[in-house]
Amino acid sequence: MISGGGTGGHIYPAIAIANAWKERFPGSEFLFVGAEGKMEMQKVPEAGYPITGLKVAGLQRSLSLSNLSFPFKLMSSLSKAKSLVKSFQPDVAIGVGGYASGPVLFAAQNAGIPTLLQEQNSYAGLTNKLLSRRAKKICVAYPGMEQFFPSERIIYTGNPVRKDIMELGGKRELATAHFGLDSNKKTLLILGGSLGARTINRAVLAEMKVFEAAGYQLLWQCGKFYFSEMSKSVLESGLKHIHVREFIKEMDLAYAVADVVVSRAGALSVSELSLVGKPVIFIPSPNVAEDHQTKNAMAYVSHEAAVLLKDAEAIGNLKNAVDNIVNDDAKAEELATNIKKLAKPDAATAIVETIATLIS
Ligand SMILES: CC(=O)N[C@H]1[C@@H](OP(=O)(O)OP(=O)(O)OC[C@H]2O[C@@H](n3ccc(=O)[nH]c3=O)[C@H](O)[C@@H]2O)O[C@H](CO)[C@@H](O)[C@@H]1O
Repeated sequence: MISGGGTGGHIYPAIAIANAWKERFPGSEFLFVGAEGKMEMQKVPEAGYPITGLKVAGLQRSLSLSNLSFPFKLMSSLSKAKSLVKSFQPDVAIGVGGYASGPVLFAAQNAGIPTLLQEQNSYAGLTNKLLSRRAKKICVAYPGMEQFFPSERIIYTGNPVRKDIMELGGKRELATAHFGLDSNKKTLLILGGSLGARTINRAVLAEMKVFEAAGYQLLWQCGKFYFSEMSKSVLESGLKHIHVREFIKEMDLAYAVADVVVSRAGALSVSELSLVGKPVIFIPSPNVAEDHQTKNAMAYVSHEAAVLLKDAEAIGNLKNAVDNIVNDDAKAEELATNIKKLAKPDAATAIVETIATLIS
């Protein structure tokens, strides 16, 4: 039983774990548990797994009327989680963070089922800290997580990444055709995390004309909330080499075709980019708990493995940051080599091995 979600950063590691488990133990049965109305309810079935949704909601940090319904939703999701655990009878329950993992792992722990947490970030939220008290293992992606979890149960595996992203060789031509790109142009891949990023979108809007005039083409994932506005702006501009997408399903192809990547620094994006091994400019979101995206990015920037562009400075300075890499082959090569050195390609396998020890 695998639970969690809310954003891609929780969903894709869950899918990567399930895929690696299925490869090692074919014939296993899975049940994903997500939150009704969230992204996992679509992405998990697309990946070929069954999912059930709980009515869960986060508690707003600010005073909000929606908090009044929080205790009722929590009670209802706890009770549904309990009956799902009872009927599915999992051998193990895995929590990947995000709304649903709290009630499901809590119910599994109460039922005496072994639980494992996979924490993607260098910072742990309250739910995972509470769940870690009774979790058998906590698989983490950053060193120093003893400050949040019991040290004797932590395993430093790295984040599990979908296999197709680890196999980019020979995909560039296919990717060029797939996205309708020009094979003679430098390609910038712009990523705003699974939901898109307002500042990054504004930064692209502000400079897309100069990018195109300088001979670049952009493959730009802007997020579903921004898509209609961004695609309209591109259409009205008459620019031919700015390819805006709401969401990219084929991330392996997007990574394969990129010469330089500009990205938010969500934990999974960072882990994937280090496996991809291309020059990256991180623009961390300043709107996340404990500023954890800046910490994610700095773990790389401090090793000369990526460039940092602050969110507050992104608009108006993106082209310059990209030019500094594209016009300096040695710098581009150094960034690509250094980021690859920090990759953890065996994370999914290590997590599967850990789960197997819990079951046996
Ligand atoms: C705003 C916010 O709360 N962000 C958090 C969220 O980020 P977010 O959900 O953006 O997650 P990440 O950057 O960690 O991962 C994004 C995932 O979505 C995939 N993808 C993205 C875009 C796309 O078009 N297609 C696609 O498949 C990526 O390949 C990757 O697997 O969860 C992360 C992991 O807990 C945290 O570190 C982030 O701080």
